[in-house]
Amino acid sequence: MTKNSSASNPLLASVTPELRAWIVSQAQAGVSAPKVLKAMLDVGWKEDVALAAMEAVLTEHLQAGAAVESKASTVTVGQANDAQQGLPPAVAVPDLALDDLPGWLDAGDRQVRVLMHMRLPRVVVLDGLLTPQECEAIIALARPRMKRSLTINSKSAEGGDEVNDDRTSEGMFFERGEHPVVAALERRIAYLLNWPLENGEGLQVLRYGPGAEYKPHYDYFEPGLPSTPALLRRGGQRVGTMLVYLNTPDNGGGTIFPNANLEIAAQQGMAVFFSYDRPHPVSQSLHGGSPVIKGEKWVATKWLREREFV
Ligand SMILES: O=C(O)CCC(=O)C(=O)O
Ligand SMILES: [Fe+2]
Repeated sequence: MTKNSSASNPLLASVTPELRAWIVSQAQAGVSAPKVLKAMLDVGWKEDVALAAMEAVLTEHLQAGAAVESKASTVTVGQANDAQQGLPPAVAVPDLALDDLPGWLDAGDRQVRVLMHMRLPRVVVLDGLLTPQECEAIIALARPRMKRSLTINSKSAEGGDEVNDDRTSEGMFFERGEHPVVAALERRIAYLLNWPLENGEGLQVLRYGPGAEYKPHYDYFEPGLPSTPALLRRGGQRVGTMLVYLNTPDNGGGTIFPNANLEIAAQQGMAVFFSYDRPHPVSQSLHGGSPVIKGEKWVATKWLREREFV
């Protein structure tokens, strides 16, 4: 953004005080400029006018001295606001092609159904990502390899894993492309999200028995923890997660997003995608696996990195 719009910018006259306040509050909450723009387009603004209005409002806000002093010429308005609030910068994230609200999405070799999507947190629920037979095949491959799930020991610079009471499931990891059914799932995820297959970690499979749960957590690596630099060297931050339910528990075992008061019921073949453009709670991506009450729950997790996962 440049400094050439000023408080006398005629465009500002077309922006209601409510919209002005909303644009400023979005920037202050760390919402990225493309997301603010998208929200304006959704309510009927034309792109060029919306962009110019956003720039005029934010430039005026900065020039009024409310946010930062004269740094606006060297950093963008969004970055200035982020830095002021101690927010890490927003990065590109995988996403689905939902702009024209399709009922179905092409996953390359099959169609999946879009059941639900929300913007903040970014959560999309899909049906039919795997067939029941593929789910059963993945469970059968994983079952003999299940071990008590570990979480990252955040105090260790090596990022070693440890047993944690917040995570009472059992789990295992496949290598990327280890088996045709795993490779097919990985291709579908990469296709749907338009995100390189190589940026995916190996598929994790979890099993929860009755009472087992995964308490609410963030999937990104928390900046500043001793374990984080070593984890980031393997492909940058995690920026998105695709959870695929491999069976249907009798009771309980849904995936919860406490900030959105949202619980998604686990159903075989269904998937939940969520993304987080900053490793920060403003992503609202806090989530967990709620306790299984009856039956068991099998779920596969694909974590997506910024770059190739090595
Ligand atoms: O089991 C679930 O529903 C959530 C799993 C999860 O959050 C994870 O694997 O990171
Ligand atoms: Fe998670």
